Amino acid sequence: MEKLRVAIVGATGAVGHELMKVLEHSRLNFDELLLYASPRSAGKTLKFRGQDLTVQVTPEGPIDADVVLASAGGSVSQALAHRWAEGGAVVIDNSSAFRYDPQVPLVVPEVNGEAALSHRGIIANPNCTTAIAVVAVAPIHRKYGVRRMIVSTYQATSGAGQKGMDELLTETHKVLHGQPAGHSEFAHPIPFNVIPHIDAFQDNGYTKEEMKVAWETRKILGDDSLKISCTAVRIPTLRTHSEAITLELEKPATPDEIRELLAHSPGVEVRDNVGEKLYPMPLTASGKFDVEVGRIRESLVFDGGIDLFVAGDQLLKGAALNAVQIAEYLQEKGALKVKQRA
Ligand SMILES: NC(=O)C1=CN([C@@H]2O[C@H](COP(=O)(O)OP(=O)(O)OC[C@H]3O[C@@H](n4cnc5c(N)ncnc54)[C@H](OP(=O)(O)O)[C@@H]3O)[C@@H](O)[C@H]2O)C=CC1
Ligand SMILES: N[C@@H](CC(=O)OP(=O)(O)O)C(=O)O
Repeated sequence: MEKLRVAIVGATGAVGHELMKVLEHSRLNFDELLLYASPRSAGKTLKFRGQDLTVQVTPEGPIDADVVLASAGGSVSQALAHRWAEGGAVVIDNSSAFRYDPQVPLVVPEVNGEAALSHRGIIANPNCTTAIAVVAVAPIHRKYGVRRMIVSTYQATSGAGQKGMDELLTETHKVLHGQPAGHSEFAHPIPFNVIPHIDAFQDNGYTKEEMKVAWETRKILGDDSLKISCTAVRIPTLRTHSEAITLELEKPATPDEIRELLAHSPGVEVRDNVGEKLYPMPLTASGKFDVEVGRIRESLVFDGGIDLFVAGDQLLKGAALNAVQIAEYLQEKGALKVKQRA
């Protein structure tokens, strides 16, 4: 009997933690889970399906697994992902190391799952902000044609990993006890603040996070003509990224038509009843697999255009969940090879 073996590289991190939780209840049919992290974590145990699994040091050569879910950062993936894949594993990489490589598919299963089938050992998982936006925007683009897209984000501290969340809690505690807040993961103190600076500034004045939204949305939607501008902002929440999105459309659409379309789109929960104060929020979207979409209204700027607000748990749809969904998709299509083992 063939036994599918899955490995997580970066198992002790914020995304790794979510990968384990998603895998616990995933429909991915696998028998064995291997956990890897840095030498700092070697020997730690993490619970999975009632068993203690020991974290090992990440191999610098092939990993004896069929699927490697990588979330140990771009430099680790850049250096090692090809070697992990050498033994025949498919590497689904959460970092930005390979997203812009034309040979590497960049996949959100609800939108362009079939792209995953053309992989050559590595599949890239998109930037979290991008993944959440495209779940809502792709159906609209397909039916009405998006010409221009303007995005403003409200990104949680867990976007900067476990240390980001720790910094929010520790520094907020200090402020509440009359001490000044410090900062190390963020450019400025995060408590009671918003910071319009995520990742490095580029020559054009945008940050890399903002440019990722433009580059990656075009690649996933397969449309280089799409004009996109993003302002990415860090806010003092723990998890879930929210985004205000304005769309100029080729064919005009009414808010009701968009609501109806999104109500039947995979991965979307329409949460849009202002009379009942129902709209997307981190408070309600955190821990959910679906991306909440609401505040759907006619744009006052673009004729027949649309404004909307989305909130998606970026540790899930923006990272762990999307990666597991790619593996599930490959398995459903019969495209996951199980290696012969002694
Ligand atoms: N946080 C988010 O919202 C999102 C993150 N991502 C991407 O996922 C990746 C992980 O992010 P996140 O979980 O937030 O980060 P964390 O900092 O929380 O976790 C990093 C993980 O990588 C491991 N690691 C660090 N250095 C090495 C190394 N040299 N060799 C092996 N393992 C190493 C850490 O192990 P140890 O505990 O031993 O140090 C830890 O398990 C990044 O590439 C990030 O860009 C993508 C989308 C969203
Ligand atoms: N940059 C995102 C999270 C992230 O890790 O993105 P990427 O995988 O593109 O580096 C944030 O800080 O919210």
